Amino acid sequence: MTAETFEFQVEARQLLQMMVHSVYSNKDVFLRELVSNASDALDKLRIEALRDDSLGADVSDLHIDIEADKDARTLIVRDNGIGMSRDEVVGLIGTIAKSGTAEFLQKLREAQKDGTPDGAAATEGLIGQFGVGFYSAFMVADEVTLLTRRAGEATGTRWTSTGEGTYSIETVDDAPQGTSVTLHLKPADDEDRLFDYTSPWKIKEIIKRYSDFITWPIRLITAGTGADGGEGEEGEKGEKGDGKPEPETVNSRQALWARPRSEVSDEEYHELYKHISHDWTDPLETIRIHAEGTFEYQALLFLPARPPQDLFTQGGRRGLQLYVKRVLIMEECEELVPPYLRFVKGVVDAQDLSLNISREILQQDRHIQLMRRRLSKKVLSTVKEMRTKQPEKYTAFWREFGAVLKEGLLNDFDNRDAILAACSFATTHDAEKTATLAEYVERMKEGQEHIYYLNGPSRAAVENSPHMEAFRDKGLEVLVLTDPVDEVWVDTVPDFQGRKLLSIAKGEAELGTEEEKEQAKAEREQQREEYAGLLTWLGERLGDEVKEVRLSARLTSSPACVVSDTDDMTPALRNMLRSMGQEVPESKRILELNPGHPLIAGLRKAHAADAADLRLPGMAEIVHGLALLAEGDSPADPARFTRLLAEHLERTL
Ligand SMILES: Nc1ncnc2c1ncn2[C@@H]1O[C@H](COP(=O)(O)OP(=O)(O)OP(=O)(O)O)[C@@H](O)[C@H]1O
Repeated sequence: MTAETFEFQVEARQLLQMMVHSVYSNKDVFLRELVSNASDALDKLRIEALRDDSLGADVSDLHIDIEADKDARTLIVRDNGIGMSRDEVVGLIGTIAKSGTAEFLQKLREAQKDGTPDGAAATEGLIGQFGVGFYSAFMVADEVTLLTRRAGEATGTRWTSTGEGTYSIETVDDAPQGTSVTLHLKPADDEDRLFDYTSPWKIKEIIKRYSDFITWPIRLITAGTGADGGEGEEGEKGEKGDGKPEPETVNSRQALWARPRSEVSDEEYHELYKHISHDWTDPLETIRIHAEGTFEYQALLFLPARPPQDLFTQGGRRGLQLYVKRVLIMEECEELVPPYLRFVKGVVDAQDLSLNISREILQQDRHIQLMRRRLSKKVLSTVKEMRTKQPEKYTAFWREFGAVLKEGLLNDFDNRDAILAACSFATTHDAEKTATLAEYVERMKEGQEHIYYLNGPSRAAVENSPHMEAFRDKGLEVLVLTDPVDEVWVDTVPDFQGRKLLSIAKGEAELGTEEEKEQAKAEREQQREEYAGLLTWLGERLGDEVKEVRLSARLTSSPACVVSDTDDMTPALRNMLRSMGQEVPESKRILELNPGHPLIAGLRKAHAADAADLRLPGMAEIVHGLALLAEGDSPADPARFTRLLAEHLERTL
C-alpha cells in the first residue's frame, strides 16, 4: 500500500520544531516517555482483556523490548500492548489534543525570545509543566517510525516523520499487535548531552533511574559490533542457539509501594509520580499508606507541585490508579478520592477486590468507600502538618490548590473539621501570611465574639471597602476572602470552636467591649431620634431599591454603605448562582448612613428645615449611588446618577 503524506496540525508542528532543535537539556527523558507509553499500552490491553473476552489478544507474555543497534544507529522501543488504530495514530500523534497547548506555546515563545540563561531555564520549566511525551523522541532522532496494530484489528499502520512539518502514513498487513517506535538516532554529541543511546550501559542507566518500578519486564536486546551488554556484565547475557542475542531484563519490576519505605528513594517515588500523572515536575509531597487488618491495601499518593491544565475543566483526568494485588485494573478510579481532592494523584493496591469489578459496583462498594474516607483524612492531615512543619511547601500548595480544597466544605460534612484545619485564609492581621481559624480565634480581642470576614474580588477591594472602616479603627482582624468558592462555603460553616462566622457586610455591626457597646447603643438611640424624620423619608423615597435605611456603627469615614440582611445572599453570590443558571429571588439591601459624616449631618439639617426642599430627592439618590460605588457596584442608572451629581456639584461653585 502506498503511503499518504499529511501535514502536522499547527501546534504539533511548533512543538516538534522545538524538539528537533532541542530546547530541553536533559535528552535522556525521551526513553522514559516511550517506555511510559509502552507500559500504559500494556496496562490498557490487560484491562481491556479483563473486560472483553472476545478481544482475542494474547496477554500471557506482555513486555517491553528495547532493541539497540550500534551499527545501524537505531533504537527500537517495542511493546505488545493495546496498539493504535489508524485513526488513533492520526488523532493522537499527528495532533495535540491537550488543553492549554496554545497558551503553553505562547509562553514558551516568550521565554525563548529572551535568549538569556534565565530564559532557557524558563523554557525548560515550561516543558516540564506541559510534558511532550512521544514528541520528545525528536530530541534524539532525525527520523521516527511508528508501527502499530490495535488489538482486535486485522491491519496495522506505519507512521513516519522527520519532525519537519509532515508525516506519512500507510496501512500495513503484517504488523504484529502492539507498537514499535524506531528511532534513527542523531550522531552522539556529548557536549550537547546527546549521548550514545545505543550503548547498553546508557540504556540501563536511564531505565534504572526513570523506569525501574514499571512492573512489566523491560528487556534489552543489543545488536551490532561492540554490543557488549554493558560494563562488566558480559556474563549475564548469552546468545540463543540461532545466533540472536538473548534479551536481558533490565528493570527490577518491583512495585514501589510493596517495597520497604527505607529502601525507596525520593527520586524513585518522583519517577512513579511522573509516570502516572504525565507531569514532568517533581511532586510536592509523597504520602504512603499501609492499611492492615481485614481489608488490606497500600496506597501511594502524591500532591503535585503545579495544578494540571484540566483542574477546572469538566471531564478532566481524575482519580487514582486502582490495582488489585499488583494488577492494574482501573486507570482513573474517581471513586477513591472526593472531587475536592481531585488534584491528588497516585496508586491504590488492594488485596481483596475482584479483578473485574465494574464501575457501578465500585460506586457502592463498602471497601472503596472506607478507602476513600481514610485516604481523604490522610491527605487532609498531611496538608495540616505541612503548614506547621514545612510552611513554604504549604504556601505553595495552598496557592495552587486552596480554592479546590475549600470546595470540600460544601459537601464533605464528615470531614469538615479536618478540612477547616487544613485551610488558611488571608487576613487583615498580616498582608503576607495566611491564618488558620484557630490562629484567628487565639488572637481575638477581648469582648470579640465572632469571627469576621469580608468577601470581595481582590484583597485591595476588601481592604478599601467602607464595611472595613470601624473594624480597622478598633483593630479587629477580618478574614479577606477572595476566591469565588468563599462566597458559598461561609454559609455552610456556621461556627468554629463555638464562634460564629460573620460577614462584616451583613446585618448590624456591634463592636467593642460590653461597655463600649452599651455606650454606642445609647448614642445611637439618641441619634436615631434626631434622624427619625430623615430615615423615614429616605426609606420611602428609595423604597424601590432598598429595604431599610438605618444609621451605621461600621462607618467612620464614608458617608454611607449598603449591607445585606443577615440571612440574605450577597450580590456576588447571587450573580454566581445566576451565572450557573439557578433562579435566585431578588432581595433588597439595606442602606446605612454615617451620622458622623458632614454630608449626612447636612442632609438631616436640610430635611429638618424643609422636608419639601427640592434638592433633597436628588441628594437621596446620590447618597445611595455613592454607597453602591464604594463597594464596587454601580447605581442602577449610572447616566442619571452622573447627571444628578454634576448638577449638585455645579451649585457648589
Ligand atoms: N506505545 C503506545 N501504544 C499505544 N498507544 C500509544 C503508545 N504511545 C503513545 N500512544 C498513544 O498516543 C497518545 C499520545 O502520547 P504522548 O506520549 O504524546 O502523550 P501522553 O502520553 O498522553 O502524555 P504525555 O505528554 O504526558 O506523555 C497516548 O496518550 C496514547 O494514547
